[in-house]
Amino acid sequence: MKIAVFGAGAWGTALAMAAAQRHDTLLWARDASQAQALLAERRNSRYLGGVALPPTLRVTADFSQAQAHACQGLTVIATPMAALREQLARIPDARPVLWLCKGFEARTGALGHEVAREVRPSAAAGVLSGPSFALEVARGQPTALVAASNDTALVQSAVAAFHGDNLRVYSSTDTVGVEVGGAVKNVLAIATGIVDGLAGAGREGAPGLNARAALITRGLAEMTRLGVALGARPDTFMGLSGLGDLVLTATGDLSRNRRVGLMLAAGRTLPETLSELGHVAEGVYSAVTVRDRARAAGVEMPITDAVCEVLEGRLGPADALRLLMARDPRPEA
Ligand SMILES: NC(=O)c1ccc[n+]([C@@H]2O[C@H](COP(=O)([O-])OP(=O)(O)OC[C@H]3O[C@@H](n4cnc5c(N)ncnc54)[C@H](O)[C@@H]3O)[C@@H](O)[C@H]2O)c1
Ligand SMILES: O=P(O)(O)OC[C@H](O)CO
Repeated sequence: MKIAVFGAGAWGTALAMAAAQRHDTLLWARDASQAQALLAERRNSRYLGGVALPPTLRVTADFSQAQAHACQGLTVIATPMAALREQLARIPDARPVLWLCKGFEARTGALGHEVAREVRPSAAAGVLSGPSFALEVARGQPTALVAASNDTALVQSAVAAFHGDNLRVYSSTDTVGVEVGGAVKNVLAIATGIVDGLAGAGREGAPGLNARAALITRGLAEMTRLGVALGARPDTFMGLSGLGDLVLTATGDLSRNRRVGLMLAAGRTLPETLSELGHVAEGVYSAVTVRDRARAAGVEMPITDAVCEVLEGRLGPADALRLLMARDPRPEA
């Protein structure tokens, strides 16, 4: 099978490495200098440290070459959400496309499948999501993902492309649920990072592990409410792209979104945090959109609201937590 992966950041490179074990895989990097460095060093040192690229993985900065490579195979977009629309518009209409981005488009509030429906209304489209730190996948550590689309052939291609010894790919037809899970968990990981950062401060009454467990559980309830209001199936949120990715991102220090929360709790401003991070943290750009879509759908999302208040500088991390704790009692379900 021929596979072209567009975007040579952490995740695009890691999945291209996995696919190249069994398929003719070409990784497209936007910058010629980055492609040259990948070819010369045979590793993606900026995003994946010293992990070696498999000898079979090919790399190019030539977009037409990558397009031609994918013309009878699988096209995979591995950019941040902000670049999905632009990349989709460059791909011929008849070609099925799978993307890896997790988020809502900041300008329009659209999920990936909504952007795809606008840009390429008649083409097969789908998403690959689930709990997956790129570094672990690049190192060949066991990981499970889920491919979602209403196009069965595209889901089968995604499974054939990536399912292997240490990478399991499940399938789903609930694209809305899978995308809402992947987007909202990033915002919730910022929240748990904030709480764990406040815990680290060690003051009397500072939050501990109980608070983190409460945030994850109530965060899952928020995510599910929004997803169901947007047309998802509730059981999807108990799966890899919901609970699975929420647990990973909210608790794993490899998460960039969690690290944003930790740094904000340590007193850094958002611009300082983002410049120190040096990588995309989608939750920062999706939080306001999640809030706005929830409001439009009449869904209450207090944790997301609190994260927005902190990101927009209206509340400090400790005040945001106090506000959440001060909410009126209510039934759990
Ligand atoms: N890193 C992970 O562990 C991981 C895992 C699962 C999903 N994701 C998701 O995958 C997406 C990409 O994340 P990442 O970790 O690879 O990000 P990254 O910051 O490591 O890399 C992003 C890459 O996209 C490229 N890019 C940015 N704008 C572009 C544009 N307009 N056109 C073409 N290329 C562009 C950058 O040059 C860079 O190579 C995000 O939505 C993220 O949430 C990441
Ligand atoms: O580093 P993060 O926070 O973008 O999370 C990476 C992946 O989405 C985890 O599944």
